Formats: sequence, C-alpha cells, structure tokens
Amino acid sequence: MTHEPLIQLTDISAAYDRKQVLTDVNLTVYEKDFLGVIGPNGGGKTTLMKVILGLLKPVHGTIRFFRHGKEVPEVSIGYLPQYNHIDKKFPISVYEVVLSGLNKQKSLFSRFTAEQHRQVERTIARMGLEGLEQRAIGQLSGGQLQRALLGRAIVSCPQLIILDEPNTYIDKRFEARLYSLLEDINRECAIVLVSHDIGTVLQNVKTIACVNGTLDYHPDTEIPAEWLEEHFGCPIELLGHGNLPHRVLKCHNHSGEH
Ligand SMILES: Nc1ncnc2c1ncn2[C@@H]1O[C@H](COP(=O)(O)OP(=O)(O)OP(=O)(O)O)[C@@H](O)[C@H]1O
Repeated sequence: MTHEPLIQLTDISAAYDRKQVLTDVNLTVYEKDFLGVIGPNGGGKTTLMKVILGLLKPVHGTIRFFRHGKEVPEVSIGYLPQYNHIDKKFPISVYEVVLSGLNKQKSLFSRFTAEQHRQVERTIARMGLEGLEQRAIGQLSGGQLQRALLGRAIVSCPQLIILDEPNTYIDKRFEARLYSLLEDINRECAIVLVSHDIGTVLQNVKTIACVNGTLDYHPDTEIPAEWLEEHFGCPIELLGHGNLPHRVLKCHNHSGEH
C-alpha cells in the first residue's frame, strides 16, 4: 500500500428518502490498499459502496478521486455486488458475464479485440471456470456464479475492486484460492472487501473500517477486541480454531437492526 490516496470521502451523509443511513463518514482508500469493511447487518456497508460507485448521491459531503497524487474526475472500479442482488434468470452465459466487465473499455459500436477475448479466457481460467464458459448463469451453483461475477469485476484490471460479501456461497476450497488471488491482484490495484466474516477479513486485509451508521477506521489489523466490540456495538468473543483465529459474535442485539 502506498500513502497516495485513491478515493477520499469527506463528511459523507447518505439517506434513502428521509431515512438517514450514514452520518459524517470520513474515509481514505489508498492506492494498493486492502480495506476490510465490517459492521452489523443494516449498518450501511452496501450503502457506503453505492456512494463510492456513484450509484447513490450523498445528501452531504464530498467524494474525490486521485491518480498518482493528482485529482481526477473518476477512477476505474470493478464491482462484485451482493449475491442476492443478482437476477439469476437473466439469460447470459459465464463468458458473457466476464466479457461485460470490459464494456467500458470499448466504444459503443466497436467489437472486442482478440486480446480482450484472451483476457476473458485468462480470467475464466483464473476463476477455475474452464468448461463452463457457455453455461447460463441460472444453471450455476452459488459459488460458481460468485466466481463468474468476481471475474467480471477483475477482468479489466481496474484501479479499485469492490467486493460485497464475495464468499457467501464460495466453498472452502475456493475460498483459500480466492484470498491468494486477491493478494495477487492487490499488487496492482486497491481492494475494498465487505464481509461479515471478521476472522477472514482480519487475516487478509491491511486496513479496517467498521460501519454502523458512522464509520470508525483502523489503520491496521492489530485490533483489540475492545475496539471491535465498541464499534460493532456488541460483544465479540475471540476464539482459536485450528490455525485460523476465529472471531465469533456473542450477540447481535443492535438497536435499529432490521
Ligand atoms: N434502496 C433502499 N431503500 C430504502 N432503504 C434501504 C435501501 N437499501 C438499504 N436500505 C436500508 O438502509 C440501511 C443500511 O442498509 P445497507 O444495505 O447499506 O446495510 P449493510 O450494512 O450493507 O447490511 P447487510 O450486512 O445486511 O448487507 C438498512 O436499514 C436498509 O434497510
């Protein structure tokens, strides 16, 4: 990670109709950052991602983008949406899903180049989806669909990749591969990973943000349990589990939880 900012959010507040979801959020994502975003259900993690992606206009505050220290109008972002936000009946194949990640790189009426098709093939292989290229997304397992969507997010080598709960359906075998893949990708670009799985997040990321209406930032992953409990708003039990340290939440009684 460098100390050059990539995205800077200042005093961001966001709402749906009149329901305020985020208040006075300040956050800097750095070039080659690997930011883990954790927090209770309904805390506003996905809303924060929508603000960064420009899908939801904040009611207050500014968002600025940078490239090598200079302010720019936007940065390229690859996005893996939450699984339950996907229309699985949409008639599109694995190949087309991954290829659609390159749409922004071609003009409206031009064709994809041979090199772009090779890029799609390489990405499909990287995702372990060889042989499934022509399969419709409705006929994939949950984990295979998530890998296809991850392929779509990374195929264009964007400056930032936002992954919203990428491992909900991914099996344990691919999960280890997923994190080594992300480590690899992180050499070239910044990653924001939204996850409920605090243990996995803490093992893999460089910086942490806890979102619960407001945002608390931790510049590293040496996080005391007390900090997690205070910002999560509930007690967190730390357990050892084989070689993997696991964090198990003892209770989820957040006021205002949905
Ligand atoms: N399109 C919407 N219209 C109205 N309210 C919404 C909308 N999307 C989200 N909300 C509400 O905003 C709050 C924050 O939701 P958000 O999805 O950002 O939380 P989250 O932290 O990502 O939750 P989860 O961990 O369950 O995915 C919730 O109370 C949710 O019900």
